[in-house]
Amino acid sequence: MESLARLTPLYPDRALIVAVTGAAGQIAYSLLPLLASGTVFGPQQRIKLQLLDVPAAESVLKGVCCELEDGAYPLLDHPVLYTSVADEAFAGADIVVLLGSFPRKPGMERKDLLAKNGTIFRDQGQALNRVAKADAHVIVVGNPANTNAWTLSQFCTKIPKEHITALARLDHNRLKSLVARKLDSAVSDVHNVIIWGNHSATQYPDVTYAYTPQIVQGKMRAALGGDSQLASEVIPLIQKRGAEVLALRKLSSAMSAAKAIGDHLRDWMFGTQTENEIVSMIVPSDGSYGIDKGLMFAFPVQCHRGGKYRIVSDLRIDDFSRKYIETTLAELRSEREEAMRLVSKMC
Ligand SMILES: NC(=O)c1ccc[n+]([C@@H]2O[C@H](COP(=O)([O-])OP(=O)(O)OC[C@H]3O[C@@H](n4cnc5c(N)ncnc54)[C@H](O)[C@@H]3O)[C@@H](O)[C@H]2O)c1
Repeated sequence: MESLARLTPLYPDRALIVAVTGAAGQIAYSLLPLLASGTVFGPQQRIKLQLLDVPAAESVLKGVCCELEDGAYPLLDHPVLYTSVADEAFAGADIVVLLGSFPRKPGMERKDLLAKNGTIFRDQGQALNRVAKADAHVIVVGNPANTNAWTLSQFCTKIPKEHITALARLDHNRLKSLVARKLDSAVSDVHNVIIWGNHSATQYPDVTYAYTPQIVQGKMRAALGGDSQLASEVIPLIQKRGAEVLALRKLSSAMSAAKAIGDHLRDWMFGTQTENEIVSMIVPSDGSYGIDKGLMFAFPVQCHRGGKYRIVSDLRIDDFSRKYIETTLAELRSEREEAMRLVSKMC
């Protein structure tokens, strides 16, 4: 159960300004009620929403605003701002949630996807530079999330680099829930699973440091059947979970993505639930574990109230884990190289 004391308002005297892009899309449809109801920023924090989508989505976005009005959320300031102009959506924002991105179409090559999104995240980085608060906190969700966040940070120099993050929490939650189901435990009893690397099929879902009241730290890999079972079942299941949901729903994960965004923002702004709790966030590398400085990489982190976090940098990595980390690192380096080439053309 969430401690309400932990959620004392960040700004007792004013509304927290939250900008959301891709606000006419399906994740936003699950996320906006969580923001408006106090589930993310606490039951006393007033919220002002500033929503952005492309001009073609204006009517849908207007409909979403009607529904937000009809929800009669006590914490929500009216009117909800909706626009297709990034500078209007980002003006004075404290929190920026970037859902909008260009989706991969059949037959599209990865470099074309990076190019399309490179332009979007360049433009939005420049808009944030112009109008967002210098201490705004940003989460990138639109895929390819790590590299979009990296591109954004190249053009958004006003906001400190460590305030620009991306979402690994959905993968983290998927792993936590899978461990709980496998051990027949409560989800709340599972601690310190970790996602490393790219939000893609190369990510490394790691249970080495996970524990429950029954399984002490260091015994989890064995409790889940040993390394061969992890390699053949648990790890691929998490790596491919997004594709599984997509195949079943014919739509990508949205409800669980919205829940994960809320978890990421709440832990980031209010602190992780206990001193030793580890969560996974995509943040710029500080060089820990041999990951190139500045690369946007999912790491184990611990957060402290006010939007501070530290990468947990002293975990021992054995050969089994190192192999997976190197694979996802190689993929991210190649994505960043491609993005760098595009960025140098854009400057
Ligand atoms: N990191 C993660 O864990 C994770 C998980 C799930 C989904 N995602 C990604 O999140 C993104 C959003 O997912 P969704 O299901 O809501 O998609 P969606 O297609 O339902 O909605 C995306 C919205 O973004 C808008 N958009 C496109 N370009 C824009 C721009 N330049 N500015 C503002 N809005 C723009 C579209 O018009 C659309 O309304 C996708 O890229 C998806 O792949 C990431």
